[in-house]
Amino acid sequence: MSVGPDEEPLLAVRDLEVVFHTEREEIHAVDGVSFDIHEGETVGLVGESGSGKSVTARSILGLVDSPGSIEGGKIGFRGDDLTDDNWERHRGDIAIVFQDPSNSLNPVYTVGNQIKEALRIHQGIRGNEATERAVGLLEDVGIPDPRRRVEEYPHQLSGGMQQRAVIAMALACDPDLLVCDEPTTALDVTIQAQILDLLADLQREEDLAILFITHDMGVIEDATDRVNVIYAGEIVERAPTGMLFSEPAHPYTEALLRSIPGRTNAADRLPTIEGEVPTPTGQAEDCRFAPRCPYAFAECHETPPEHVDVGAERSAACLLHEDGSEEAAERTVFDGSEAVSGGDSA
Ligand SMILES: Nc1ncnc2c1ncn2[C@@H]1O[C@H](COP(=O)(O)OP(=O)(O)OP(=O)(O)O)[C@@H](O)[C@H]1O
Ligand code: NI
Repeated sequence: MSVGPDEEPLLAVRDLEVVFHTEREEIHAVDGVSFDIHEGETVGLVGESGSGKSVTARSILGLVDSPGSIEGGKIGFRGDDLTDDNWERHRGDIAIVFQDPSNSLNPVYTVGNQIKEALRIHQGIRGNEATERAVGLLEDVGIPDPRRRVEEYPHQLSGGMQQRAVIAMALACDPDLLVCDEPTTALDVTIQAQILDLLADLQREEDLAILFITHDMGVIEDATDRVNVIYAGEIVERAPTGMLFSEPAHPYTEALLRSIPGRTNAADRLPTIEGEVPTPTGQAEDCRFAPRCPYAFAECHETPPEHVDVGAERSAACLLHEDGSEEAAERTVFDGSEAVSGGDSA
């Protein structure tokens, strides 16, 4: 896929493979994932529970633990391949915000001390200057009365304020890339919206690149510039956000969109897709979505689909879009003349 301007992406994940070796089986949690993030853009990674989003996120930070390991691919960041054990070198250039802020905050230290610790480690800032910076960061993330809050312990803050404090800690590293793994899922809806606004502001002001991980298509629509849709360890569609919503190319994307409450006529439709994400335990031998796909035909159960260009900066891994396929012409879910123009016929 060609991605916008020719500039080098900030992050270039290529054919990433992460395998968990459990007693019973080998789980290919991330199975050949590739995507780019350019400076200052927000890229979404969306998919149902168990699709490999968090494992992808942890891989970028070098946080995959036993029994899992990165077994293939590259993670390019500023000219280095992080998988060549370059995480230490870029520690602080990439920060992560997890779903549950209480897991990222240490209950026995004040919020201020935790931010100051990050400032000391990543920027060598100490003492009074660090205290002032910590207050400033709390202010930047919209925590009222930051001079008082900086002295408080995490339990004295609400969930939303805790997540703001975690974001302040992440910013204390002065990162280029912020990985947000379901940062608002644990928060109630109004607070969610506030955190999304905060991230959007920060991105504009700090020119941060953000990888935004969620299972919520509504959040993807609000928060991202481009989207990668992941299913059972594989990216099945990538597209600019607006296009993904107006013309989904992959049946899985279509199903995710239909699952957004309020987007379909049936008012109280269940916000789920029937069936479950399969656990990838070996090489893909078919389309992993085929068992749940309303458009699947015989070949879908026999061949793993390759990514095919379905327009500018868009691709989908679906046989419906393979050039030359009869079904493609008849049954394509992607409406428009560009749909089958760029595909490599197999
Ligand atoms: N520690 C582990 N041991 C064994 N398997 C694991 C482990 N962590 C993850 N996996 C496997 O990797 C798959 C992907 O997990 P991951 O946490 O990336 O999903 P996710 O897309 O982030 O889902 P969610 O939306 O629920 O957070 C899991 O379904 C599981 O099979
Ligand atoms: Ni997750």
